[in-house]
Amino acid sequence: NADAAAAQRAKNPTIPAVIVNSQSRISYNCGKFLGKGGFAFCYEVTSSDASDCRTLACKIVSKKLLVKDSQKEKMIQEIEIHRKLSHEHLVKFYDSFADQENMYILLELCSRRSLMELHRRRKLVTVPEAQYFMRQIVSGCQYLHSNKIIHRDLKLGNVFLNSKLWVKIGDFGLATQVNRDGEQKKTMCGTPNYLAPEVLNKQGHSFEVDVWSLGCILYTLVVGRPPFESPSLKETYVRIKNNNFKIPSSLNPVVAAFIRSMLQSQPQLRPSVFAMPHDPFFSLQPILPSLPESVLTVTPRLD
Ligand SMILES: COc1cc(C(=O)NC2CCN(C)CC2)ccc1Nc1cc2c(cn1)c(C)nn2-c1cc(Cl)cc(CCC(N)=O)c1
Repeated sequence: NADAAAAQRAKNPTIPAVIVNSQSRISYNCGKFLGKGGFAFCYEVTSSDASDCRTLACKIVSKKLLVKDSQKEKMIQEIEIHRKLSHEHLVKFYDSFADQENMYILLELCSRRSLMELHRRRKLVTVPEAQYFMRQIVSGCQYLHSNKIIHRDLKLGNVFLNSKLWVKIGDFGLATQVNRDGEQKKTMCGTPNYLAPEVLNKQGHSFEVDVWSLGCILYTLVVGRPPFESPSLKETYVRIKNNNFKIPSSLNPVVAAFIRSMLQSQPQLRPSVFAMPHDPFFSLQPILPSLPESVLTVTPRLD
């Protein structure tokens, strides 16, 4: 509500109640605090301009935090990559601009938050639900890889859900552009959540790191916890290097085989996002065209 938003803004004095884009001359009323991630705070904003009265998500980064050139470049890289993307399963990029204090990125609002909140609430999802989500995530990744973009930080919290529970992949803060065929990326500043072994071993990495993350996402959705979860980050890294993960024998063998194919240590052995839709996982049963919003809270009877 408004006074909670005002209270939140009071904590961050640099967040104005009205955000003005001096180039387009459109101003936005800053509303509910949605969350924060990295240097960014995210607020719900509504354009006061008659033109587009949509409610958007606005990521706000204080310029005070963008002191090092590397941080500025990262922010600019995120914007440059995201602004040229357009796909039904990617978060829409509307605009970005700056004022004295902050940088602002106007993005598509996903009112049902992300798969992270759904996972926390439900723990496990059913196979039909996993098929529904994976088909849309893979579709978004096919678009990215066709445009030579590696997301590099696919995780439940970056798979946003709109009011119709459609998947919208967001947060291109670690994304990179492959400039020539076969190019292997050597570095990545920032730590992805689902780290692939080739990144850990600094062997050079490419599109296959996204497939690894998709394997971790599917595993987490149907098993209820991440595949390499450990008490410490160090132990997690040892498990990833040793490819040490267990799939419960109770899991449908077709789903288990699909997860194993994506979590292979050797990147070139993993399926491409273009091959994935042909996996038997997607023909276990007809893919649901939509999900009831009850899936956000209770296990559905989907028969
Ligand atoms: C109505 O839409 C939303 C609502 C909420 C929400 O209810 N957050 C509550 C706010 C109050 N606190 C106490 C609990 C969480 C959270 C996210 C929403 N939508 C929403 C949030 C969005 C986006 C689209 N749509 C995009 C794109 N980027 N971000 C984004 C950006 C940052 Cl920096 C941080 C977060 C929070 C992490 C998360 N996964 O929630 C999100």
